[in-house]
Amino acid sequence: MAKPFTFKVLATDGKARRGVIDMPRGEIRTPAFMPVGTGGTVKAMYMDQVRGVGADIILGNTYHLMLRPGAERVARLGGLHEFARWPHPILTDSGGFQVMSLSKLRKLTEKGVTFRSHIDGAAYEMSPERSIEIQGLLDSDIQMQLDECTALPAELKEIERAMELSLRWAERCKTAFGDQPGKAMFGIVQGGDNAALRIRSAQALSAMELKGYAVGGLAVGEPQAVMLEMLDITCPVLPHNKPRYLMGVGTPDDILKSVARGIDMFDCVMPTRAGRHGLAYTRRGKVNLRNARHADDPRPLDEESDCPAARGYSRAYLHHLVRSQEALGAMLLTWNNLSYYQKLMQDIRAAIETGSFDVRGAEITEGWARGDI
Ligand SMILES: CNc1nc2cc3nc(NC)[nH]c3cc2c(=O)[nH]1
Repeated sequence: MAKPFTFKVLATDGKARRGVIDMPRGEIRTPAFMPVGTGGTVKAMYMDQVRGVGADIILGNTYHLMLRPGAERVARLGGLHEFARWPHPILTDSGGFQVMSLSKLRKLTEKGVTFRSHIDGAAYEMSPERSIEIQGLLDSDIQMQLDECTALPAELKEIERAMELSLRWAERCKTAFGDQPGKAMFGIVQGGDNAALRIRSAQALSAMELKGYAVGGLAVGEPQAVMLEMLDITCPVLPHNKPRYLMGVGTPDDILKSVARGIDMFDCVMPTRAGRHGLAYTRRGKVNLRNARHADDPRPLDEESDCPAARGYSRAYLHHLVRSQEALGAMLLTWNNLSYYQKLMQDIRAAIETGSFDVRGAEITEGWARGDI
């Protein structure tokens, strides 16, 4: 009998929670940051390095993997963990968000979404049942429901329609997922920037007694204050003893402020995407290595970091690699950035354990703002 999926809150500091998710493929220390491994790879990284910077779990994108190499092919090859050589937990999104943001000619009905691939124009249909089937073929540990994320700003009745459709799809995903002891299916709270709709969505999903809850429909262009207000409204309605995952977030500042409101899990393309564009995240803010001012700077990014990419190379060399569009530039900066994000999460977890999250959070923010970079 596979070890069941369990979540324990080990310590709290205000609304911030230090917890741990235990699954057959390993444990996830929360608050956790999930590096995004879109097409079965965390771009420009070896999976050993991803593990080395302290990641307990990575995110895989259903939309990309179903188009290429195909979910059935990944299943034939032993599943995503075997395929990508990542033996630890994987969370897969359900594909809906990327269908709406990447595919062409898409049509959304009660049944699901139909769309054409942005790669070769082939036609696909994604129903709640098919999304769960695909995530099962990938052997995903934490599977997301198919939902409809409304871009903001939006008309209230549009937000309500999408929120209610997402609830019906949550029921269908729960049925399709069935009972898989070592795995989990998370619901996704929608409701845009409307308090009443957020509460209705969170209450209805809580009644489904799922293993975890994502807060969706945010980080879609709304001001940070609106995102945080929706967390203030949504988190208290969700069960205390289940993980809460804020999708697509965010900057270090977003993460600090969201942990303070009760969020346990994050994913964001920023550290990896920024690394490929010459941007380094450090304890003292961002460093744009494209900038000519680094051309003669012999200093490393951060001599106190335990990441070789941050400690072992001059800014002059990194500037040269970025300007020359050398692959090593993207590799070293992605390594540095993921290391910074995991160190941030490690500091957050430690601060909650010692009841010093607010002080530590202020120090991190102040260091970030100091910008003596
Ligand atoms: C898979 N479903 C799903 N993914 C999302 C991914 C997001 N990524 C962002 N900002 C980068 N917001 C998001 C919202 C959702 C959302 O509401 N639903």
